[in-house]
Amino acid sequence: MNLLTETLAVIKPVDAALLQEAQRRLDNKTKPLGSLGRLEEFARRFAAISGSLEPDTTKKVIYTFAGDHGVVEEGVSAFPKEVTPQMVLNFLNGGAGVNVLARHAGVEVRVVDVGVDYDFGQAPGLLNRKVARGTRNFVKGPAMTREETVAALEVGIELAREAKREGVAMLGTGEMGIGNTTPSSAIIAAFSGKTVEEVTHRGTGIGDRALENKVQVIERGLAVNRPDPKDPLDVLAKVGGLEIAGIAGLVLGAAANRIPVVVDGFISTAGALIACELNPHVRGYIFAAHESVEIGHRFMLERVGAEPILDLHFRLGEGTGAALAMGLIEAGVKVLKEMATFEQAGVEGNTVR
Ligand SMILES: Cc1cc2ncn([C@H]3O[C@H](COP(=O)(O)O)[C@@H](O)[C@H]3O)c2cc1C
Ligand SMILES: O=C(O)c1cccnc1
Repeated sequence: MNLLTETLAVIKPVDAALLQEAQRRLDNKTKPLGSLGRLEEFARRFAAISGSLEPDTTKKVIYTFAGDHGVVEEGVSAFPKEVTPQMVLNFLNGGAGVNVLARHAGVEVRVVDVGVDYDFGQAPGLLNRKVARGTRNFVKGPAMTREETVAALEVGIELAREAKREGVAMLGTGEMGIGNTTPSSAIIAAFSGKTVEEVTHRGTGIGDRALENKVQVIERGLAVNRPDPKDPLDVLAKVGGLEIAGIAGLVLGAAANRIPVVVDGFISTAGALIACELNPHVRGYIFAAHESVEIGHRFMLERVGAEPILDLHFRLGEGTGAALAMGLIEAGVKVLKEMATFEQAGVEGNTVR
């Protein structure tokens, strides 16, 4: 059995008894029932996922997966593909958006080269897990082979497994790959049956004519490849990407190892969607960081069954939303762990039940 099959087989639904017990404890805290709203959901779910009513939240890590896309030659992005390796070096220097926000939130960022079309040599700090030097242009045939797809998924699974051994309490996803909103829109179109126009947006900021072209490119890619929505690996291989596969693997690995995973924006959610299509129990382990400006995002979130935590009009990716959402999830867990109960504080409880 390979690592992917093995991982899919061990993912269980989140423990319902622990969810209930965590909520019971929250209900005894010195506050009206439910008054901390979604923080209570975060606390309850975090506890049940990690298997502890007093979960540790110290070590928080975002994995930012980088990969290139053959479809960029069709003019789907406002930026050239050279920006992918340039931004990888920026991440390693600590100068990108995700670095700043992660530092702010007390989160570590790890950068994974799963498919950049550039030779980084021995770049210090870079996790070299290169499966291929970018995908192929999906307008001309499948973006990846099935073997490449599984290899990239297993990169993510392996990283989640190592994170568990290290004692990482919370995982986050991020990505960098010029052109990657195009495969992300193709993925949600393939599963949802929405028209390509309904799920395709401006990515890095393309204008109206380029957006029309992007829609046509995705329509052609879907027509040429005919991905089978009942076979998530087929969709991922034909119109997906290496970093999207890495993210899908990290999400699967998180679920298999009972680590809460915070999914960033549009591209990350495409990866999470693949993971959920491969095993529906994965849904219970996911926190959706924020709602992206990309118009297809809400259809992805609906399909994953996740309610985004933040709405900051973000459209950057990298893990920026995940970094900020982690702080709120941790706040929820602290309520569960640190707030006094009515009994402890000598406060009278609700008299009208
Ligand atoms: C400087 C720069 C930094 C970024 N960081 C994330 N992205 C984001 O934009 C890209 C997706 O948009 P599209 O599909 O339109 O190319 C991805 O790399 C994503 O991570 C960036 C894009 C740029 C230009
Ligand atoms: O929501 C995202 O993750 C996103 C949107 C546009 C461009 N890059 C990332």
